[in-house]
Amino acid sequence: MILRLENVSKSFGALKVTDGVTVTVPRGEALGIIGPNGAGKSTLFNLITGNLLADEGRIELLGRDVTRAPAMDRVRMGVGRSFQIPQPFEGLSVFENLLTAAAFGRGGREAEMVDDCARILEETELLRKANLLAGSLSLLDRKRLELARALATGPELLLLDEIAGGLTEGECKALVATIKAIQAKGTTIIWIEHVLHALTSVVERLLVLDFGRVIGIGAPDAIMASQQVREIYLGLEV
Ligand SMILES: Nc1ncnc2c1ncn2[C@@H]1O[C@H](COP(=O)(O)OP(=O)(O)OP(=O)(O)O)[C@@H](O)[C@H]1O
Repeated sequence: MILRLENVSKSFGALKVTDGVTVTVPRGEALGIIGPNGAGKSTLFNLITGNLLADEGRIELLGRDVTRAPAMDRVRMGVGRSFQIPQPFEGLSVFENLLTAAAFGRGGREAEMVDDCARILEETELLRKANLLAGSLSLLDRKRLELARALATGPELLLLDEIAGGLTEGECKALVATIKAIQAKGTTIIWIEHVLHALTSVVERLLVLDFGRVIGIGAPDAIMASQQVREIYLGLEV
């Protein structure tokens, strides 16, 4: 088990955005999270990363209680994250962006970090673009860089927040192949995504959030066939 959330809740004022969420994520799994806009998906990520602290409940990471641990500790323990809107340092090269993330995430000896960054550029198919300015990249490459920056912190648990949004079908396929390869190397992945065909081609389980509550978790086929999920998430009359 890499991550366990037990009865985790979070409110903003009177609005309960995370409501008694309990889930266990085994090491190596790819778990997808879906739910309508405002269901509390990004907030759940913020609670896992420590960018927000839970009001109630317990969060365990790699067997350690991190419920009150600051974000930096959790990065050092191996939680990496990509953001919905990539915000690289536009005036730095792709490689410099990665080195910055690596230094922030784990620190370590410079030669080692440089080697790691070169390997990650290869994994994310950015090697030939290493010296380009981040601000000059296409949308697909900005997404790849966002992924690479998350990998540069050395995560065992990788959180992806809507990384496939806005891509063409072909670009989406290419990104999915990269994500599959990352999982195949043993990284645990939790992926929030509205592009369902991309998500279901990777994840082993889907978790459905609605009003901050888990309303379903299981194999993607079973979840997508569920009447409750179709009504709530897809807005379908069934
Ligand atoms: N810092 C905050 N302060 C107050 N309200 C917030 C804060 N962050 C999020 N919210 C509210 O909490 C609710 C859940 O937001 P969240 O971003 O977690 O949803 P989401 O499922 O990720 O949505 P989307 O699919 O649109 O990204 C929304 O109503 C949002 O307006």
